[in-house]
Amino acid sequence: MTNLAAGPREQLAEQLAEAAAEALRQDLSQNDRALLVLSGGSTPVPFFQALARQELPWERVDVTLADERWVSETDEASNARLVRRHLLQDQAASARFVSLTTDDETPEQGVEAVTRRIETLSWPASLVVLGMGGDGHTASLFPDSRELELGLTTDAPVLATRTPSQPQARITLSADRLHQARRHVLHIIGDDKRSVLARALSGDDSRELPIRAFLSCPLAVYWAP
Ligand SMILES: O=C1O[C@H](COP(=O)(O)O)[C@@H](O)[C@H](O)[C@H]1O
Repeated sequence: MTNLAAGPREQLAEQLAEAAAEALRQDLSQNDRALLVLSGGSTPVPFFQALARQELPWERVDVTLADERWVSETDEASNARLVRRHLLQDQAASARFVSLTTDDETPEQGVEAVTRRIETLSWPASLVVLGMGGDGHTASLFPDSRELELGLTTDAPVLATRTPSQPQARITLSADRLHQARRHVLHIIGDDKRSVLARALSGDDSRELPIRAFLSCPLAVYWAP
């Protein structure tokens, strides 16, 4: 139940956690396992915490990421670290988490092993929760990525990306693999991101604002000021 004493971002996180848990329950009533694909960054922390409190058969839930920085899991920039700290706690710790990194030096070297690993998951995903940056990127599909075109068009599930505006190399699920999910959510907060979304809705070039590639998934938007 939504806690009305909480701020709008916490209420939004709670509503999204309830919707995500419901999607997983529905799919788990038909299948042995269900898969949840999550984004990192700063936005999803209260959502992860609210989701960890949901009553679910967590041991039948697979969790992976839409994208990851090519850093160790102990690095503060690691999305896996965020998921482990804020979601995989208490009962939710029995979910199976599959990360997108290896010990290889570069994502180009690790991409094959990551592909093999994520192909063991229960696709199609029940739900993909996307985030979005101020530049319209989602997952690690950035407007200035050298591999943006590939990420938007390849039928490979995962690819390495290099982006001049970003300090780390990255690995990301492709648009094709993200599209295949049964449900899609965009989780964003703040007026700046609402304006970026409004811009995205008024055009159709995904190379300019990669979030556009997901606007007709259909995409349920969870936004709070
Ligand atoms: O780099 C990333 O940024 C986006 C948005 O992050 P936020 O900090 O603005 O919430 C995120 O969706 C993506 O997974 C992450 O790697």
